[in-house]
Amino acid sequence: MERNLALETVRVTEAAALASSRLMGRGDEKAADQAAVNAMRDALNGLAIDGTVVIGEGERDEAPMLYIGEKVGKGGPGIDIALDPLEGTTLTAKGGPNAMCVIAMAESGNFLNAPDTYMDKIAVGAGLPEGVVDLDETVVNNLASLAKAKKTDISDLVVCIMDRPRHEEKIAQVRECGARIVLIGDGDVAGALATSRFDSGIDLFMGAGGAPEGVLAAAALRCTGGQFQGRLLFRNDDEVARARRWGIEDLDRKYEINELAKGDVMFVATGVTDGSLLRGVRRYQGGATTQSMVMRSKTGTSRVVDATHNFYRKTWYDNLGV
Ligand SMILES: O=P(O)(O)OC[C@H]1O[C@](O)(COP(=O)(O)O)[C@@H](O)[C@@H]1O
Repeated sequence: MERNLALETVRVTEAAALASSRLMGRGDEKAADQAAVNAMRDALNGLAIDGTVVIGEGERDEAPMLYIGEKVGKGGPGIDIALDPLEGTTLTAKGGPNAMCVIAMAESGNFLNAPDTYMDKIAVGAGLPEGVVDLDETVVNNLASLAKAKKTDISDLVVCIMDRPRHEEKIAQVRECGARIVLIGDGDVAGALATSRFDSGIDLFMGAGGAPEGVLAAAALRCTGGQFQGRLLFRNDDEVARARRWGIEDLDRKYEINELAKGDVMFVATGVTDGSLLRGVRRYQGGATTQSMVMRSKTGTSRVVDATHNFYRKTWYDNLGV
């Protein structure tokens, strides 16, 4: 993959963030998502790649744009793309924290073709012994092992979990062990990635969220050197059939990070609303500022890109709905 590609791709997530930011707090999730999708697709088609969306807005019959299998780009190397045009549609509609526009890229065949089901996930940041936590371990064992590795007490640890009824038992177990918790309303890519940020205050992420978001989080943690495991969860026969359509035979398989996102992976995200990882879009007359992160697994380089956009000069932005 071209090393410049990640830096080119930041234009794509910037465009999506600028477009959806117009709808922040407007209470319309669908419109915010659609704005991000339109802008992301247009901008993706300007990249010199022969891109295929492998994690996208859904299957072709349910997603008119950026559907799984859609070809994007104006020609170039064959690249698989995992994307979430707006990770946190509800967050954006409510003006809540951590909404962002996300893309990961790898050479063809390197992302798990995750169906649109749930995934049980566990993640920690870089610099810890391999296997320090494990999806199949109990909450108490994982916390004890992590505390030991970090040379701290369990009561010092902070666990990020999505605030959902399905996590009641997990939350109770964490509390019983004496660890602290940050409950998030949405946006578990940011939740998992926060484990890799020293200043985020998050030591461990666990719980079930979207499987496509699991692949995106794995791609991000491949870049940071963090650890991630996931297992698909199925609620009904239709979801099982979906998984089988994507060639998934072993439904109970625990996926290691390298099985979710392998090879040379790039991860790019632009903040829509303010969050622990990125500042959200600031709009003013004739322009806006954005903040993005650009990371690559091969080199481990992580960049923060602060951009000022001049809408008077970038007149093509009009067509993107920015
Ligand atoms: O809301 P649910 O059904 O618990 O799903 C959890 C998933 O939804 C999200 O919170 C937000 O997803 P959207 O980007 O589709 O709004 C994800 O981060 C998470 O993986």
